[in-house]
Amino acid sequence: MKYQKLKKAVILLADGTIFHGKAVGREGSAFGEVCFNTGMTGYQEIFTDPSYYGQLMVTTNAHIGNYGVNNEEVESDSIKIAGLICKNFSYNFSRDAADGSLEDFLNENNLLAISDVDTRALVAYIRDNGAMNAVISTETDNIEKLKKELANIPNMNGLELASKVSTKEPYFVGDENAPIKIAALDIGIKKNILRNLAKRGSYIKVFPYNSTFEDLSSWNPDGYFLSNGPGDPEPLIEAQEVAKEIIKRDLPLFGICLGHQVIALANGISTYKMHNGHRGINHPVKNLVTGKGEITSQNHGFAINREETEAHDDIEITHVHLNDNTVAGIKMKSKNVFSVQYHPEASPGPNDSSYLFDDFINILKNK
Ligand SMILES: NC(=O)CC[C@H](N)C(=O)O
Repeated sequence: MKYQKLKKAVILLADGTIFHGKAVGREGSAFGEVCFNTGMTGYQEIFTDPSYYGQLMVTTNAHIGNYGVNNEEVESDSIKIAGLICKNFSYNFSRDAADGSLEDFLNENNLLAISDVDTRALVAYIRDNGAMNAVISTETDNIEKLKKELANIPNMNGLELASKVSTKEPYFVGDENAPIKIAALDIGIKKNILRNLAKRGSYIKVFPYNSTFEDLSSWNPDGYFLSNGPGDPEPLIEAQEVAKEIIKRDLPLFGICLGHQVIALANGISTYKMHNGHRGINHPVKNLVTGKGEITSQNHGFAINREETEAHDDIEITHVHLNDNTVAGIKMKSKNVFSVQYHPEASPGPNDSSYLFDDFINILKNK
């Protein structure tokens, strides 16, 4: 049986702690910041989300791979996580809509994945000790070498990663005859955001991360969008400049995740790296405008400073994360500029937050 032939693997954390597992596919080593996602489903969307670039993903759901992969359920054209750490890896899958196995998908993307890890213990450890760099490796006999290599991996704090995942050339999404045109700055955009904008009747031009405001505005869009993406928002000076120019000219702007952080920075509000981020599809947020709770999909390791946001004359906090009171959404009082830290349309249902896409489209329609 294949299972019995699996090679041993280790997870070595930057503080020297070691966990054990088995290699699912290829052998070798993979480095990154270790973080965990609590979603019970949606592994393919997680693995292909550009916001996870450079991160080793621990999935807390006990079974990964059991429903295979489907060509439509990707957030970008390739796997973006640096490596996968899971409990039970399913080599068999069962689902009518599957196009193939997760094992093949990981191998096609040359991703190092390890299974049979005590993920409960690992998650509890990271939860208590904070996000940190780690290496997963099948070189189990050479821990000292791995330690040296791990010491050279940059910290996520201060790391610019948008340039690694952004499109090189502009491209278009949606119906070119749609009534609304949106210029989107790709600092790591997920396909689902583009789908959500396009299905509400807009035509989107997606620009590379280092485009200028003039590049975007020369297309004459009705509004502007700043995407999600990986890494620290602080070094994204060009994107902050674009946001400043849009705000200065009083043009409509919507931002999600990394884009939300960039909008805050453009307004002089600082960002910080959280002890542990929020990663999962069931995170409770309170909408301070309606007073209602919403279930949201979150994936972030940085957040915007709450005191500075509260002290800002022209910014109102619209959403807060219920568990720890971090800012989850803001709006500029005098402008059509707003953003959220999470991905709207997480869990379709009564508390779905996808109305944010409608709000943005309505602003552009009534412009
Ligand atoms: N989903 C995102 O866009 C993440 C934003 C940023 N990279 C963070 O970790 O906070």
